[in-house]
Amino acid sequence: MAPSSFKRIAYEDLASTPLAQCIDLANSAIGGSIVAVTDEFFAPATNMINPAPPLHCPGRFVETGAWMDGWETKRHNATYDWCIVKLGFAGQILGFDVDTHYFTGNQAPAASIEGTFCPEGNVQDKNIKWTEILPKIDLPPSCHNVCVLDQPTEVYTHIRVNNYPDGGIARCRAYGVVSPIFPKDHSEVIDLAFSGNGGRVVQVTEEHYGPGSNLLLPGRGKDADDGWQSKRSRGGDHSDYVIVKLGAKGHLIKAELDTSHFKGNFPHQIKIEATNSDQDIPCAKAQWFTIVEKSKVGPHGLFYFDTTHAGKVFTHAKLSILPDGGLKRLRLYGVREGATLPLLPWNGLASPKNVMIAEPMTTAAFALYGDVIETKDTVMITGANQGTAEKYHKVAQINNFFPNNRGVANMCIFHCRPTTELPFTVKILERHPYSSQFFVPMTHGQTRGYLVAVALNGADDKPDMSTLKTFIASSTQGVNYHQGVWHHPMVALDDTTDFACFVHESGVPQDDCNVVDVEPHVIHLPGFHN
Ligand SMILES: NC(=O)N[C@@H](O)C(=O)O
Repeated sequence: MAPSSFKRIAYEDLASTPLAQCIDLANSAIGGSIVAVTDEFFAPATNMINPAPPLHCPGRFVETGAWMDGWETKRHNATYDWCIVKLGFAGQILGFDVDTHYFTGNQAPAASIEGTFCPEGNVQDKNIKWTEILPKIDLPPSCHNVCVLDQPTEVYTHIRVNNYPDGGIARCRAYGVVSPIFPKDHSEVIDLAFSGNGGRVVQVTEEHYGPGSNLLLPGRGKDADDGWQSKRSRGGDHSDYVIVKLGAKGHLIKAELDTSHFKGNFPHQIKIEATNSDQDIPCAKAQWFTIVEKSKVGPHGLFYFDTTHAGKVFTHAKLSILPDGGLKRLRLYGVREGATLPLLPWNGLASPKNVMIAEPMTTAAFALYGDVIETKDTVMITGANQGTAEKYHKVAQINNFFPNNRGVANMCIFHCRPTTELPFTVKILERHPYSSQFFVPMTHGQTRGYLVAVALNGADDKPDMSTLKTFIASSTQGVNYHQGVWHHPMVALDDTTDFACFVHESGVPQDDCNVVDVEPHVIHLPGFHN
């Protein structure tokens, strides 16, 4: 296939091109990843697919040289560098932005981009056929370089970014449309709005703090930065909305609104309408049906609504927020046109009350359950070691309530392998009836943290699951469970982790530790999974 012909445009004009209705298929927020790279001496190739815009930190240096927010290879390459990116979803590409921001004098002077379709197997195999999509273009320093292809490409799963002959590229955006791989079972309920199923935001009234397209991303994101958030509207009967073109025409049966990390700025109300239009953006005369009446949502949680008009077939949905605010995700569950509707109301999702989003661990949030072992929030600090240290006093309350001195101190180490189950499901909890127990990670900050799940004891002497709290403890925090507090056994994240542990034990199993089954709760860990 001949290389695509294209035109270069100013970044400011992108909004008026088809790229505005595309998603960045290479973006790590939708699962894009770096498969292979010839060199990343100064800065890693993963920076190129970071959803956030590049940062400029003049004067910041690392041991290889100036800190750069992009992919930067070492000098004097006699040929050229390349980097293979696995797209988050397979799709057709309509254009690129090869962004060299803040690379001035060390930007890659030129780049080209190829594509291939390799849904399985080794994309580096020598027999893989690569097709040039973007011929070599010159790259001026520190700027966007937006190229709109004259026609969409065929479906690709990977792109190869060629960097001539070496240097830095801040970001590489591959604007395209997803080619969804739908379940073989036509009647399977899927999220028809999901970006991976081809859902796209085609219109939004206001996105001051975060783009509407974030609503359709995988997972629950890491913080309020990866949701859709409009600015404060200040009076009147204002509302903001996004229009989503569904990945396939179909019947909608349930809506899920996720307000995670929006705790004081979630919308007062939401409303959802739907229509059937053959336009990319429904025209002004489109007939909209209200499928979720004006409804309240709340802070930092998941909210589910059975939709009306399930018998109708729709192509677009319109989510309104009144008067304004922020939302993390919108899921619109349904079946594709022609499929058999499931029994309604459909309850195929984990019960919303049993889906939680783990919070960062703080002394205040954890106070009912135990202590956070760290230097901050400590009550008393004194000088120590002839002025060379500070002593943080009583950071944890150590309990030993064994009668007749039966409890013996056990200072031990738990060598924990990381969980492979994310999101994580809490199915059991344990407690130590007569002793506190603390854990302190011995990871020198090499891991990002671990999961802590706790609950208070109920009147039936079992965990009171209404008090279940889940936290992500950082690798510089220890945790101390007070005597009798129900907690999940240690759940290491990222890597194998050694935890120093201190507990009192008598050698009598039922006095040392009680383990009980609990109603399963699905815990989402922002930043640890999509
Ligand atoms: N990152 C960095 O320091 N790069 C420069 O040294 C260079 O252009 O090689």
